[in-house]
Parts: sequence; structure tokens; C-alpha cells
Amino acid sequence: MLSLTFRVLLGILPLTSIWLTNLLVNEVVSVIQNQTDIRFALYLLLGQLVLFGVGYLIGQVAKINDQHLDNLVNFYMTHTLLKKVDRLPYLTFENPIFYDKYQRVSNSSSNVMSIVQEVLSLGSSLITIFSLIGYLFSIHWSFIVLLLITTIPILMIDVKFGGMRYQLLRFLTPMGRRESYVSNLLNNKFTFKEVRLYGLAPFLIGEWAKLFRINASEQMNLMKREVRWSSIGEVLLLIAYSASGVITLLLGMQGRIRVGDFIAVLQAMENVQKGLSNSTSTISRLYEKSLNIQDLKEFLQAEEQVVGKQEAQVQRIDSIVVDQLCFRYPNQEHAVIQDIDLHITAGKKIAIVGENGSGKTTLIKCLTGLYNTEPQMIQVNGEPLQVVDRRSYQDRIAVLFQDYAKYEFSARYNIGFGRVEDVDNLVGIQHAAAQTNIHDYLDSLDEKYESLLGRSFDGGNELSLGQWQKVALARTVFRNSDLIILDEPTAALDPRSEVEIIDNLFRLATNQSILFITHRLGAASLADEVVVMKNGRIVEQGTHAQLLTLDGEYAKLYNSQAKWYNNPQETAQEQESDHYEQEEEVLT
Ligand SMILES: Nc1ncnc2c1ncn2[C@@H]1O[C@H](COP(=O)(O)OP(=O)(O)OP(=O)(O)O)[C@@H](O)[C@H]1O
Repeated sequence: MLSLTFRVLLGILPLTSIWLTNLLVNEVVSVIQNQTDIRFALYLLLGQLVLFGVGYLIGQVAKINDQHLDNLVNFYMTHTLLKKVDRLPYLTFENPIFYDKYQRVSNSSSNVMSIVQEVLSLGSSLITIFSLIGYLFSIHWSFIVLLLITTIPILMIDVKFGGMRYQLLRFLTPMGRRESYVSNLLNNKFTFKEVRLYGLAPFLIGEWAKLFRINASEQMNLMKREVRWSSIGEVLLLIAYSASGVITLLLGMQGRIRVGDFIAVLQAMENVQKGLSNSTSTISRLYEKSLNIQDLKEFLQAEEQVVGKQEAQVQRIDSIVVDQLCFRYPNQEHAVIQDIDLHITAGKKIAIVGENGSGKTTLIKCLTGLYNTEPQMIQVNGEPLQVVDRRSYQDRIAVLFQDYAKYEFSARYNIGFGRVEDVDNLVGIQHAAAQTNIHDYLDSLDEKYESLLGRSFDGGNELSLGQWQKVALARTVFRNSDLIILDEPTAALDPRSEVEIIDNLFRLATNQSILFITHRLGAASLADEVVVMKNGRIVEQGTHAQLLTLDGEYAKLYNSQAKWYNNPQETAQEQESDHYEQEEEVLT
């Protein structure tokens, strides 16, 4: 409201200023010609000074007010977007188009604010324009015709380029994202060591430069076209201004206006033209931004993952039955996992083994409800997952993914995030850390559990990969769930830690089910059941002993690993001869 008032005031200032100028010039002419009293002219001069001061003050207060409004809108928009992102289905995050759209809409907070500001300043300009047009019309109607003839083509040009700018933004967003991806490879600590050692920097800089040039040249091309067309608009404005000068001169010669009016008309004409040209470009920008807002609207209307609305609440997971589970990624033709049958009962420890890409991680993403599957394929406590309250179900599961998160927060938060409502329970957190053999290390840090982990921020403590993994494992332990899912939980651990931790976990988690993916079959042998996956299917299932007797896939994998420990040299020679045999087969 305050902003609106300021804009109205700013809108009527030009007419008042021109009116005062008109009076002042006429008065000065009269003082010079007739030697009349100078006082009224001085009052008018003072009036102009006051007007200038008031205009300046209103402008400054409006600036502060706009900044305040900007903060409010920015906060609201970012807050809304972040909450929306939290409700989107997980699969959305695996679609690159999502990231393009997100990039565009995350600029929308500034777009929304600038729309508000543009509308306000457009309103202000329109008040100026209409008040001045009223004044010009009172002098002669032909000024209005001149203005109409020149403004309409300019408006059309500006709107056309507003649309083109938006289309270009859409086209360039993926390339812009790739450009920042490539440049990030050069300044990101996770990739930089390899970039440095492999001497990739010149190649990557070249790639970045290529993308930058394409981006920049597309923008330059559009800008050049826009400049060409807007020059035509400027010429039209110049013609209108000169024509209005001629008309004013004729009116003066006919004695229908005085010197002050002559100056005022030219000033008014100039102001109206400036106002009109500003307004047309504002309308063009508004059009461009309204297209962006359409993206925002679509984003906010995107289908959400229903969480916490389904009727079947899960107090405790007693059983999960997987029945003929199939899953296909949206961008792929064939199912990645097929006909999976699995029965997880309370306290059962299941190991999943299988070669890379056999679908193990996909299976756990389906099981945890991150991916939606057909009804009946997954049943929790006898209810299809679709009708199970997803939040209450996920609250009873602890997952450690291969690419677990390394939170650059304190050690306490890193573990406490497993049960965020209990993040102040230091004793519980320390207990979880002790179970995964990381307590002593965290306790030895300067600020113990309050120490910041990671090196992205000053004062942080970098951990080794194995230490990070132990912290993440402690987080899953702290979660106190019914089902613990671990995707290669010991990949970065030394053999002693691996044995101790898995042993600890199995001993303490008597009531908890554990489903763990592993490539280390020594760990798998501790499970109640071993599931072997190949090409998206379960090919063997049973206890470690049963599968060894079966002498199939598992036995083959197990024996080859056992050989590494018993006689690594022999294994290497065998593998080498296998390799040559295969090469010979290919050659013959
Ligand atoms: N988001 C995705 N979109 C499309 N395909 C995917 C996606 N994630 C995985 N895949 C494909 O699904 C298959 C199974 O992948 P998954 O990660 O489940 O295998 P995995 O058995 O866990 O492998 P690893 O032992 O290497 O971790 C792979 O062929 C992979 O290319």
C-alpha cells in the first residue's frame, strides 16, 4: 500500500514540475518585459526546489520500502519452493528436465518481486503519461495522434522480443547448467585431485569455453536484433518529437500559446515519449516474466508424493512381503528388476549379493517406497505399500546408501539426523558411535561431538572415507528402526572394523531386521539368508551353507574370493589364463 502511494506521488510529480516551469517562464518573461514585481517568480523558483526535494525524499523512502518488500517476497518464494521440492516424488530428481525447470523457477522469486516492482513503476509511469497527455490534449489534439502512431509499433516490437528472450532462456538453460557443471569440476575438491593428476584442466577449460561462447553468442545475436528493431522505434520517436516541435511553433506563431507553454509542451512531449518507451519495455519484460511465472505455476502444481495421508499407519514393521516385484525406469525400455520375491520378517538378517548393475540398489529404493511400484508388489504388515502411510513406514526404516550424505554439520548432528527430534540426546548418539567404532575418534576432536565435520567451512575437520562411513553407519544405528538397510556398508572399512561392526550390529539388532548389500561374501555368510541377483532377477536364495552346496553362482563367487585370501597368486594366474582363453576365443 505504501509502495502504491509512493508510486502515485512519483507519477504526478512530472506534471507538477512542468506546470511550475510553465508558470515560471511566463512570469520571468513578464518580469523582463514589463518590469513587474519579481517576488512571484521567486516563489515559483522556491516551489520548484521544494518539489525537487520532495521527489528525492519519496524516491529514497520508496527504495527502502521496495527492499523490504523484496526480502519478504524472496523469503516466501524460496520457502515455498523448498517445501514443494520436499514433496516431489523421488524419481523426479533423476530426470534432468527437472533440474532445468528448477533452475528457471528458482529465479522466480526475483521474477515475482520484479513483476511487483515493474507493475508499480508501470502504474507510476502511466499516471505521468496520462496526466501529461491530458495537458497536451488541452493545448492541441494532434499531439495525441502523433503519440499513438509512434507508440503502437514500439510496443509490438518490445513484446515480440520479450517472448524471444524467454524462448532463448529455455533453450540455453541446459547448456548453462552444463557450463557450470564443467567449471565446477575444476573447483570442487572431490574432482579436482583427479583433474590435476590427469592434467584434465586444459581440456575442461576448453569445453567450458565452448559452452560459454555458444551461450554468449546466442544472447548477443538476440541483443543485436533487438537493438536493430528498437532503433526503428527511436527514429519514430524522434520524428514525433520534431513534428510536435513544429506544431508548437505554429501554435506560437498564431499567438495561441505563450513562451512558457512552448517550453512546457516540448518538455511534456519528451516526458511522455520517455514514459511510453519505458512503459513498453516494462510491458515487454512483464510478458517475459509472466512466461517464467507460468513455469513456476506448473512447478508448484506438479504431482506430489502422498505422504502421511494414507490410512494404514505403521507402528512397527513386522513383515514385508515382496511379490513378483518388477520395476522399470521411466527413460528405459526394459524392467531393471523382474519377478523378485522376498520375505522380510522381524529380526531376519538378509544379505543381497550380485554383480554390478544387477539391480540391488533399485530393489531397496522400491522397498523403502522411494520408487512407486504396482499395488500388491510390496506389502507391509499385510497391507499394500500404496495404502500404507509412507511417513510412518519410512520412520521405521534406517537406510545407509552407497552414496550416503556427509553433512557438514557437527558430529552430533551428523549422527543425530538419524532421529532429528532426538538430536540433543548426546548419550544415545555417543552410544551409536561406539557401536560403529567411531566414538573414540569423535571424542578426541577439539570440540568433541560439537566439532564441525568436513572441510567446506572454516574450522571443519575432514574425515577419512572409512571414518565418514562409520559416522553414517552410526546415524542408521541411532535411528532405532525396525528395518536397517545397508548398501555396501563396509566398502570403505578396514577388514578388522568390518568384522567388528557387522558382528556388533548383528548381535545388538536382535529385534531388527537387516537387509544388506555386499560384495564381500565373508560378511554375507553371517546372514540368515543370502539372495543372489543377476540381470535384475534373483537367481539363488538360501542360507550360506545351502548356496555353497548348490555349487552355483554364489559358490563360484565365494570360492573365487576365498582363493584371494588363501592363495592370491594362484587366483591371479587363473584369472590371467581365463583372460587369455577368452581372448583366444574372440580371435578364433
Ligand atoms: N536413475 C536411473 N535411471 C535409469 N536407469 C538406472 C537408474 N539407476 C540405475 N539404473 C540402471 O539400473 C540398473 C541397476 O542399477 P542398480 O544401481 O540397481 O544396480 P546395483 O546392483 O546396485 O549395482 P552396484 O553393485 O554397481 O551398486 C543399472 O543397469 C543402471 O544403469
